[in-house]
Amino acid sequence: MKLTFYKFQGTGNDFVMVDNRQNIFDKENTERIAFLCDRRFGIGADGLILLENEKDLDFKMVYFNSDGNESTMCGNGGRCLVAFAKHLGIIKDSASFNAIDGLHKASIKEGLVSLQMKDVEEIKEKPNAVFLDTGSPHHVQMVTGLEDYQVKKEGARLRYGVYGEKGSNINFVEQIDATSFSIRTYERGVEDETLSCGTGVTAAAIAMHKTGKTTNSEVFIKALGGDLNIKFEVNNKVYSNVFLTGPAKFVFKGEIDV
Ligand SMILES: N[C@@H](CCC[C@H](N)C(=O)O)C(=O)O
Repeated sequence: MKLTFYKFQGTGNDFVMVDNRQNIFDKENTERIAFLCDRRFGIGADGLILLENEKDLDFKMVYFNSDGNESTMCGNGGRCLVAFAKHLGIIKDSASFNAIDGLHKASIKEGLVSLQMKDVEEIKEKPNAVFLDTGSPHHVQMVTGLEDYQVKKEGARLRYGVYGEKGSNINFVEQIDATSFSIRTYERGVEDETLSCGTGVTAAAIAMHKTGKTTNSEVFIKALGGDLNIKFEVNNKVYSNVFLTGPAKFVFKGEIDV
């Protein structure tokens, strides 16, 4: 059988997109999903996303990591899915969709997608890190010398050593100025560093605010694959109206034998 797919990327976090409104895709076939994401034998991507029908909403997002397993929320994937829905003519300039962590609202203008992320209430401050869930679990740690940091080695050590079977995504952050930070992320389920992670960037912005590294409610984050912007409100220690904004681009469309 031939599968029609679309490739999108958001600040270098890349995804295979499949229009699954007709239920054509076998979600149980973990090996096949991993094959489609494989950079040598398949299409190549950090994850695969299905666009599905959802009652009373524009669509539903189903996300799989490149290891073939369904996982928690993907911020860059959500932004790319909004661009994909626009590409397919399902939406115009705004969208409401369901993902594994609930309802998301988004807008798209001139290739920039702004995605509302879930509210964040529980933030664990550790001796040299912060742990929080922005739709996916994130460990955020300040480092110096981020450019030369051993992200894969340290990320894997923390992901398996500290967070056990379930694991966590691991973010290393360095401050640039009062409102900007650089980030590098080790992603669970990819088991490697990716060029950007939307829920990670969101977690880093909130962690930097929570720990007083910035007092701004708009934070600018530089990932290896591009720049993202996070805005939020804080009331009674709850971070709400969290918006992740950045580019999301169509790369190519193709067909593959599955
Ligand atoms: N790249 C994503 C995060 C995807 C989920 C993550 N790998 C996990 O399994 O926790 C993003 O942009 O948020």
